[in-house]
Amino acid sequence: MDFATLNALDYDDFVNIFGNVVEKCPIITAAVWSKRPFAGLADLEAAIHEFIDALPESGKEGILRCHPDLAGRELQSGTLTQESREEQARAGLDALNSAEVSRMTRLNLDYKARFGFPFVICARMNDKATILRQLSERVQNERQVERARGIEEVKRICHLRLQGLVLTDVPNKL
Ligand SMILES: NC(=O)N[C@H]1NC(=O)NC1=O
Repeated sequence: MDFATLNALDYDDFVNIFGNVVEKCPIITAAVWSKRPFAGLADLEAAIHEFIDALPESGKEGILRCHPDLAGRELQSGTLTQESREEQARAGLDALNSAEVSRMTRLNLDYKARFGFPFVICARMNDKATILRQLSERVQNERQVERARGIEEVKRICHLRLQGLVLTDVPNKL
């Protein structure tokens, strides 16, 4: 999609197409619509970052809490968003054996019990081995370090989702 088209979208279409660049947080997309026109992808991304960075710490934790667990219940029940399903599959998380699922479930639970938000990592930049390693290492961090780390990963996920929507000719949701 070229940026002239993107900048001409009304907010319904804009949110319809870009509403899940941050998982289950269409409010972010709806807010940055007011910042049009965007000069390009980096400019749109910067507007999203500015919104996220201006949130109080509770808001950042809220964004993390909108993310499904990796290899969790929603993957098993087929209720993930399309984006998340594709990302988790890309990292091989839909093909774990039962021992790996148990390990991931245990680590996810420990992480959530410690921080009160789920472990978030850009699945497309990792595989099951690096995800399991990161999960067991990051659970030892301080809460504010981990909150910031989770938000960095949200931005990575968002970057790849935006690229997928803007830089390809895949038919969009219009
Ligand atoms: N928990 C978590 O990291 N979830 C996500 N990561 C990713 O790449 N897609 C997601 O939904």
